[in-house]
Amino acid sequence: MNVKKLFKGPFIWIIVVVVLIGAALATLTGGGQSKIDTSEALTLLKNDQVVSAKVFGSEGRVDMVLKNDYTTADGTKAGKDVQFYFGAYRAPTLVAAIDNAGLKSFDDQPASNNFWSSILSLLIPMVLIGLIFWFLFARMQGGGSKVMQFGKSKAKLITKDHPQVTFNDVAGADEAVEELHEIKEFLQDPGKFAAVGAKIPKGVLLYGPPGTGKTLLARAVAGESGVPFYSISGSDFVEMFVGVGASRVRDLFEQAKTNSPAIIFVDEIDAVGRHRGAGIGGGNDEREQTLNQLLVEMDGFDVKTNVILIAATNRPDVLDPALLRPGRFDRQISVDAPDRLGREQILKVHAKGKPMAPGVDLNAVAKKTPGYTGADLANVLNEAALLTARSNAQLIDDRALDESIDRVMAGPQKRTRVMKELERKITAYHEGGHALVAAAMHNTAPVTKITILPRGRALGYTMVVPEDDKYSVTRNELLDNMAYAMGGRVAEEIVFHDPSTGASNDIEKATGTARAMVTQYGMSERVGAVKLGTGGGEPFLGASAGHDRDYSESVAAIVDAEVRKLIDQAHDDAYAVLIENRDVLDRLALELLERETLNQAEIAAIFSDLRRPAQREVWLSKATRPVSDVPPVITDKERRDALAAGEPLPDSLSPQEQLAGAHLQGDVDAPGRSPGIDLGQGGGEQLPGRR
Ligand SMILES: Nc1ncnc2c1ncn2[C@@H]1O[C@H](COP(=O)(O)OP(=O)(O)OP(=O)(O)O)[C@@H](O)[C@H]1O
Ligand SMILES: [Zn+2]
Repeated sequence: MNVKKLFKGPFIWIIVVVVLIGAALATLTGGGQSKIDTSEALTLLKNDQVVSAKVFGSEGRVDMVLKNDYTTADGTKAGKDVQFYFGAYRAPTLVAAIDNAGLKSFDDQPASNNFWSSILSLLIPMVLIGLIFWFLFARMQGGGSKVMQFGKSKAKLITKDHPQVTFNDVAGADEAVEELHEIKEFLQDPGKFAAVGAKIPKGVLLYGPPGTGKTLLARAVAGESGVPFYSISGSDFVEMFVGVGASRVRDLFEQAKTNSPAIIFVDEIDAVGRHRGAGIGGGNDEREQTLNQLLVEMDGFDVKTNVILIAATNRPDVLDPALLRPGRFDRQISVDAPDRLGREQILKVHAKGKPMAPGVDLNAVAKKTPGYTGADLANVLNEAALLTARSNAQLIDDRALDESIDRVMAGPQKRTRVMKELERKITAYHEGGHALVAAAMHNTAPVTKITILPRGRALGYTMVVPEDDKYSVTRNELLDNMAYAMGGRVAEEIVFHDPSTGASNDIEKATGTARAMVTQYGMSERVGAVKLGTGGGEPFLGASAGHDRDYSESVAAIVDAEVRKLIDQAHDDAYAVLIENRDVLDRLALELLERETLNQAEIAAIFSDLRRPAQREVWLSKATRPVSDVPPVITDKERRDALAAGEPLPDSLSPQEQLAGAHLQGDVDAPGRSPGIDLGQGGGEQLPGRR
């Protein structure tokens, strides 16, 4: 049990109760014994173990102990220096009598003689704490849900309600809404799906920055399908009492199942769902138990359960992979900050019931608020309404809106997210450069999405998605992808003559690819098909990490030169495309600045008159030849001429022979793979989602 936990939840109440009871007991037992300096006025009534005394005629029981081993006999008057200690019981009349007599009393504790009563005063609170723990645990094991009525109220932990919000209340998140439609249909009529044996996702993970409407979306699913909505926050699970997290999960699912169809919503799932063993100090048993219980419950779902678990997080990266496995949160929906159109729609939703001055243009507000989330925008309108009311005006006008935009922007966490105008422009050209090169090259996957909205640490991104899963990549594909990677940087050079640091990641990737082409894939002319260096199995990313050189300085120099040549080529390829299509690039950047996100169809429209470079020439592998001994390639014509002249064939291979030779030497037992390319796992992953 950690200290933090002690001060949260019901524990604090236990402490309060114990202290109160302790205090009450202390008063009763007369815990603060006074010792009394007696005089002749006091008469002892019993010998040795004195149990009662008489002071000026007032009699009362006193647990008296005599100092200095002074023994008295029955009825003997005590000497002046005798001190008496009141023990467990203090007779009021006696005390009053002592006071009246003007006898002195001291507040210090008796040295040793009150041993038993001091033990007792320690023991009582401890026994009480023990009792309370026992009581709580007993209740917990039984009916879990009742436990939390103690201290933190149950209502705060698990809430159940029937949300009235619908998808109409969620704006600018069309993709997410679309994905959730299926869940809604299932919850509305589970029987229909069960009848055809359809497998419905058990868990849906909504991930994205705070305030983008994840909770709202989950509630809307419940509202749309008219099912109860159970919600709890992951951090509540974790803050709870030891051993409660797991039983809480059990209880939550129990409740939902008895009221199914239902939705369980777990906000901040990362609090429980963090990678196991990744906690500070080597893991948190309590959290892990809770997570395990969650997994157990999810695995226990069957076709008839009719409960959908929706979870939200803004840290999908820290989640335990076990949570994301098929059959758990296998549906993952990204909920991003809205683009300009989305912001306008959100503003419209929240402008309902707020009278706007004529001429107020929400589109203009949307334009001024790049990077604002739904929550920010709701806040902007609310602030504007507050300002308006405060100034006794009836209609919300532009001035109020502008002021509230500034206020919300100044909110602590938001300032950094709102991009400056120049930065936006650079990002638009950078992403535009990527997209344009990708579209122009012949061996790149189609561009499906471009955005200049910040996402994670990226200022924007361009997404290309290959049509099929790819297990191998050809040399031309690698070259084109390198050109695509360089496209962002080159666009910055062309347009601003002053490249930014934003391309560092692209350069790193392109360099990694080039190095891998030279040292692993056998794709450079001067080096040939030799694996150079240890480690560096990382496909595409090259041998940068853990790469130990096992070749000579002179070969290293060749490798560096070859890598540089490939990078230069990628740069030049991108440059040629962008210069050739400068007008398209400008148009694309303008559209991006205006709309922030472009989808596949919009991109295709802009690229309709793209001028594309010629196909790459056939590259001839000198695969099997040693580095120093690469014979000149002879052309078919030279070959034919030699044959016709009856000369012996030159010591070289024809292009066809070379290709055939390379093929035979290729990775024969890995069908579908290109010869000589060892891609390792995850080979296709670099293509989509590159920034
Ligand atoms: N897309 C949206 N459309 C309309 N309103 C929105 C939208 N996104 C957010 N809001 C407003 O912002 C409020 C907060 O959003 P919500 O709590 O759903 O965000 P969240 O993503 O769950 O955030 P967190 O990660 O902080 O929990 C909502 O109640 C709603 O008023
Ligand atoms: Zn880039």
